[in-house]
Amino acid sequence: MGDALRAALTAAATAVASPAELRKAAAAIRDAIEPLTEEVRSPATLSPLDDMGRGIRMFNPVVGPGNGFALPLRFEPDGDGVLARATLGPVHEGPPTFVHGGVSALLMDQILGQGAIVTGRWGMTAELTLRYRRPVPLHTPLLLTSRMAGAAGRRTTVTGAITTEAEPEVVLVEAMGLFVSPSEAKTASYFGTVRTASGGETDGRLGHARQDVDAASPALAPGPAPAE
Ligand SMILES: CCCCCCCC(=O)SCCNC(=O)CCNC(=O)[C@H](O)C(C)(C)COP(=O)(O)OP(=O)(O)OC[C@H]1O[C@@H](n2cnc3c(N)ncnc32)[C@H](O)[C@@H]1OP(=O)(O)O
Repeated sequence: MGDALRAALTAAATAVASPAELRKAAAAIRDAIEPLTEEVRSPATLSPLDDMGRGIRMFNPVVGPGNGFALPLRFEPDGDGVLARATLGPVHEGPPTFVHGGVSALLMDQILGQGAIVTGRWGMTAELTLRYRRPVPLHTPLLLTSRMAGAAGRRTTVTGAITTEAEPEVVLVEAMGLFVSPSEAKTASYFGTVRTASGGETDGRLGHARQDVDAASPALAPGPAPAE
């Protein structure tokens, strides 16, 4: 379904079609999703395809295979850090032919967070700083990298960059993220009501153990069982 949604978004952004053709496609899309809206999960109930302990978030906008906006990004170990390869298209466009700056921030937030997770740490983004040195081209294989730069108490600092695969020495975007593991009180107030699809409790942490580096990427993890 995620693949179909991605194809639909790309088609919508690139189609050279008449208003009548667009209206026909829109009606078909509405018809297709109508049965899916009859019974939906509550906001505090995870999808049955999610597995927080293994870092699997099926509808995350960066790594979720089921989210039509997500590439989805897939992480690979990179020394003591993490890397991801991505080629962005018209759905992620900001200035014509270049990636939207907010999309770069979105991707870097996720991969910086992952850079903390692979060291066995976890936190919510408390600060995200980006320096846009050169525009990031669309339709071009990119490398996104991150690595923990420091840790103190509940704080983890992670740095990273976006480059092209062809010229990895030329930094297009550099990023720094501060991830703070919430206090127990905050964790309870944020995630205390969240339940798994089967009614189990979850504390909001994502794939927090170092050995979860593979599992934290849906691409590298054994796929979740299809929903009945
Ligand atoms: C693969 C997974 C990747 C995930 C990537 C995506 C991650 C996200 O999108 S998370 C969502 C966006 N972020 C948020 O919503 C977070 C909102 N902020 C908060 O909820 C809180 O401020 C939170 C949880 C960060 C910290 O709250 P709390 O637990 O009360 O921390 P608090 O006691 O105030 O501070 C703990 C330490 O962090 C420091 N700190 C907290 N916030 C900041 C900040 N913004 N800047 C600098 N330092 C900070 C404090 O100074 C303190 O330091 P020390 O221990 O040395 O005294």
